[in-house]
This record gives sequence, C-alpha cells and structure tokens, in this order.
Amino acid sequence: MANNTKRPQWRTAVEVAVISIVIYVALGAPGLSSLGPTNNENVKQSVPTARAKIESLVYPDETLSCPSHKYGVHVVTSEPLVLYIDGFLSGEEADYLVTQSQDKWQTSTIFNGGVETTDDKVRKSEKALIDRDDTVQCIEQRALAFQGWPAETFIERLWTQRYNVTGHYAYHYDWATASKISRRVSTFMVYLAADCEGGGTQFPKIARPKDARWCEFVDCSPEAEEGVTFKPRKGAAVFWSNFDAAGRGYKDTIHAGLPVTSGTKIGLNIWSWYQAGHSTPQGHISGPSTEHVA
Ligand SMILES: O=C(O)CCC(=O)C(=O)O
Ligand SMILES: [Fe+2]
Repeated sequence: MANNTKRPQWRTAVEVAVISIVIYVALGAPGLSSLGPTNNENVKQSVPTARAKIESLVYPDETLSCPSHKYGVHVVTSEPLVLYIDGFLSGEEADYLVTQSQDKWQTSTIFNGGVETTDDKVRKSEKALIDRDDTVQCIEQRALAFQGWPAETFIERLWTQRYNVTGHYAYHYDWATASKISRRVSTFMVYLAADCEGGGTQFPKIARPKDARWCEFVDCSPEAEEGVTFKPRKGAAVFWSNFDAAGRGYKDTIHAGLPVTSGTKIGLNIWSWYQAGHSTPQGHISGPSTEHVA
C-alpha cells in the first residue's frame, strides 16, 4: 500500500508560499502601490487599519440641496498638486463646526504600525468627530465636487482638531498606509479658527511661490522654515493629492503642523478615500459610524 500520509517537505513549503501570496493579494497587496519612501522613525503614519477605515467612510446624501458657495483657488504646484483655496468654508460654517466640536474633544491619536496610540512629541492636539447633519454633508459634497466626483472615492468622517499653545503635529505623510485597492487620495487641511501665533502648516519640500501676493497666505518672513508654510487663515484650505497616477505616494507632501506659540488654532481634516469595488453614490459603504479613526 502506498504511503500517502507523509508528503515531501518541499511541497508543504510551496503550498504555504502559494497560500501566503493568495492572502496577500486578497488584502490588496499592501505596500505594492505605495512605492514612495519607507517610513523612517521620525515619520509617523496617520492612517488606521483597513477594517476600521472602511467603517469610517461615508458618502453625502445626493438629494440634499446645498447653498452655492464661492471660493478662490490658487495653484501652489501642479506635481504634486497643491492648491490654496481661499474661503473654502464661510466664516459661519467654520464657526458652526467649532460649536459642533464642543463637548466632543478627545486627545488626538496616531497610528504606529496599525496600532492607535498617543504621543505628544508627535501629535499634541485634541480632535472631535463631527456629526453628519445637512451642513456637514454639504461640506462633504463640496469636497467631492471640487475633485470632480472621482469614482469609488468616499469621504472619511470629518474630524476637527484643536491646538492650544505648544500644540503641534510632527512631520508626516497622510498617505502612509496604502494599497492598490485602498488609499487616502487627497487631503483638505481647513482652518476653522486662527486666532493664534505659529501653527502654520509646513511643507519642507514644496517651494514657496515667488510672487509677493502669496505673502497673504504663506509665511514670507526671514525666519520662515525651508519650503512653504501656510498661515492659518479662517475658512481657507490647503488641498493636495497624496498619490501620483501610478499610485505612488508623493514624498514631497511631507508636512507638519508647526507649534502654536500663542492662542488657539482649530483645523478640519477632509480626507478622500479611494476604495476599489464600491461604486458611488448608490453603493454607500456605510452611514455614520462611531469608530474613532482619525
Ligand atoms: O494642523 C496642521 O496644520 C496639519 C494637520 C495635519 O497634517 C493632519 O491632521 O494630518
Ligand atoms: Fe497631515
């Protein structure tokens, strides 16, 4: 009788390898499309794990009729695309989001190797998860319309972020965790309250535009850090793309929230998330979620 109970060891190894590849591909080949830099110790991830992420994605109600809103767009650089949007939110909208944040502030977190943790040397601020009423969904709509309603692209639940004196966010990418099927495609960094000194959003690898008219929006002082520092300005937003057409994260989007030296700065993150295999808008991923994943 043939002995089938003992298979050669090499075959077991091949089977393990094949199964591993299948699992890797099923998970969206994490890391494959994000061929930018590997994170060094000073660059922390700000993107949480896949499941919590998907639960945090939303799509605004398309039947909602939103008031028309005008803003001014200025190109900082086209590769990577970085734009300055003056008046992206009205003063009333900014104040409303600050009011909505009251009683919701909690210590901001970072994601390190997929683990949520706090470290005030990296990120010192408080964040608040914003409920999705009509005003908020109209802001989500505006963010998607601005980008041309990209397919299979959702909005991450909105979070506000408050920095008091010494509050800051160390240099990081917003795109650290990415795969072929799943990634944070773009960022709007919106200023809701800007009664502060310091607190600029700093991009060391993006050149400051030369024209003196930019000095209204960026730090033109001799002490300004290398690159460009956007000044907190109520209602304004800095928008940038996190990935190139091949799905590679842009290294030049590394940025920081500089320390606030007096007063308070409040920001709003609007992140758009590409999730392949989910059509929009009919195939909403989920409704409001209580997951805390910013
Ligand atoms: O507050 C800022 O200026 C930057 C914030 C930021 O980069 C973030 O929340 O990811
Ligand atoms: Fe960021």
